[in-house]
Amino acid sequence: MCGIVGIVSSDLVNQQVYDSLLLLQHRGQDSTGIATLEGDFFHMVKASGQVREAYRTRDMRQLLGNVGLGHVRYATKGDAAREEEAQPFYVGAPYGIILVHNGNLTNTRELTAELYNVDRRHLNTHSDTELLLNVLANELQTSIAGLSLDEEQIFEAVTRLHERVEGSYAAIALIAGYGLIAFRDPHGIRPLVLGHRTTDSGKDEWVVASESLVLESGGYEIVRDVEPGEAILIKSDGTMTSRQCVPNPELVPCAFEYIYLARPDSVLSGISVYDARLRLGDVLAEQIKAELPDVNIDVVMPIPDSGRPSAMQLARKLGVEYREGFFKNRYVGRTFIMPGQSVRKKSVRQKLNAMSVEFKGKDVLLVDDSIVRGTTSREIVEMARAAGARSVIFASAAPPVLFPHVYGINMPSRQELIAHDRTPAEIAEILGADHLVYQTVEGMNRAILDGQDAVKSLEASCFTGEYISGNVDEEYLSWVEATQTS
Ligand SMILES: O=P(O)(O)OC[C@H]1O[C@H](OP(=O)(O)OP(=O)(O)O)[C@H](O)[C@@H]1O
Ligand SMILES: NC(=O)CC[C@H](N)C(=O)O
Ligand SMILES: [Mg+2]
Repeated sequence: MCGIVGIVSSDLVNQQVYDSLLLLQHRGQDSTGIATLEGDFFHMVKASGQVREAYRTRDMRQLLGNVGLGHVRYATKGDAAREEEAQPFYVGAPYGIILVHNGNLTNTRELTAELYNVDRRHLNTHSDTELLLNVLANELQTSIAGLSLDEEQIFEAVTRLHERVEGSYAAIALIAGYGLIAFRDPHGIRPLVLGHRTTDSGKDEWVVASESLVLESGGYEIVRDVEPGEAILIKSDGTMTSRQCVPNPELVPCAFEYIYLARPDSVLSGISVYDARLRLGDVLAEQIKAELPDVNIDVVMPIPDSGRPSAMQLARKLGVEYREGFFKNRYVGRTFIMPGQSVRKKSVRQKLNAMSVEFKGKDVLLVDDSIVRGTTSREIVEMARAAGARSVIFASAAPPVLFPHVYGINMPSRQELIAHDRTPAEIAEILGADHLVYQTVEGMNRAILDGQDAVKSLEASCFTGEYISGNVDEEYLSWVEATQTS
């Protein structure tokens, strides 16, 4: 996943975009970029690493204009380390467009060939975002008749983009001389929320962002989620219009947002991430009671940070004491979204430390939100034992991750997934745990979807192997495995 934000303000927008990116940092740590639109001119700054280190005062001073967008990247296509692939991406025609994207396209081979063979467009990187931008630019070019751009032409272009592009995309673009546009793929796999506020002088200001916490923090009213397949157009003067651009949109948001990616204080598609994690803990407690009826548990412990809400609720449901046995170094970021396995492994040790006083002589149940490569859980079980635990039981609030994720999370290969081709007993042995309990897929769906009917089903292909875009088959998965590094 990545984090994206776009703002149409009545005043300078640079600081607001920066502040929003800080709030989205948990969605991507590889690189970041901000672009602003000042009349007909763009300003753009991109850099490797995290938001706090990336921008200098002189960068901020140059980002003039009242319309802007920003991005934090967690690479899923191309190379995390290449600055050329940091977003936003820019094309000079038509008009000048700058775009940011959260998601992952699954027909990149076809698009690359078409853009060269048919549309005669040059691509300078392996990023799927560059493809998305060029499809948008090409379709806009086809739509425009005279010199100026109108809304009808933009809606037509987004409609044709949806016909050409497969996979997941929540995108925001600036068009020179016009303003901001935002659109979401026909399944709404990745999140995008619309917010609005009115200034004291009665002017409209708008924001679109990956997560609702950005809106709340900026004092915006949450208007609604951008609908799957919908395009939202906001002119530089604050006038907004929207249209559904696909005939049969169907909201199928990514389950992993609720399990791990999003911040707990966000609400996505009307579902509170925090509540979903509490309910995952509730349902997991039932599973533990059923699978381990005679196993003693003295204490329940979360794996910080994302395991906390589920562990808390699970402890309550089991009637067992909840203790924090791992201390987290606040200066180390999220390990799962770091590029490269050796960095991830080393960072788990730097990030978490076991406090013996909580472990000595106890039967400990450790709860995490998910087990993907097993990097965290393997280290954690070892630490718990070294700290004196009598036995270690491990529980995952997500089901076993068995298949690659091709919609915006960088787990391209089956071989790296600890659960692939292994039974829970075999996985427990690798982790060094006495017992291992997983959430079921049914339990996950029940927990996340409970109490609402706006979302009927979740994009959960990494647990089920059922991919929503028709072009993801064995041949495609093998190609991704062979070409994408994690
Ligand atoms: O099995 P793995 O491949 O290790 O992946 C899963 C782990 O990675 C994530 O933690 P991360 O450190 O990224 O972030 P967090 O602080 O939000 O828990 C997640 O919460 C699990 O702990
Ligand atoms: N996680 C994402 O949303 C990544 C966006 C895009 N696929 C990239 O690699 O830059
Ligand atoms: Mg974690």
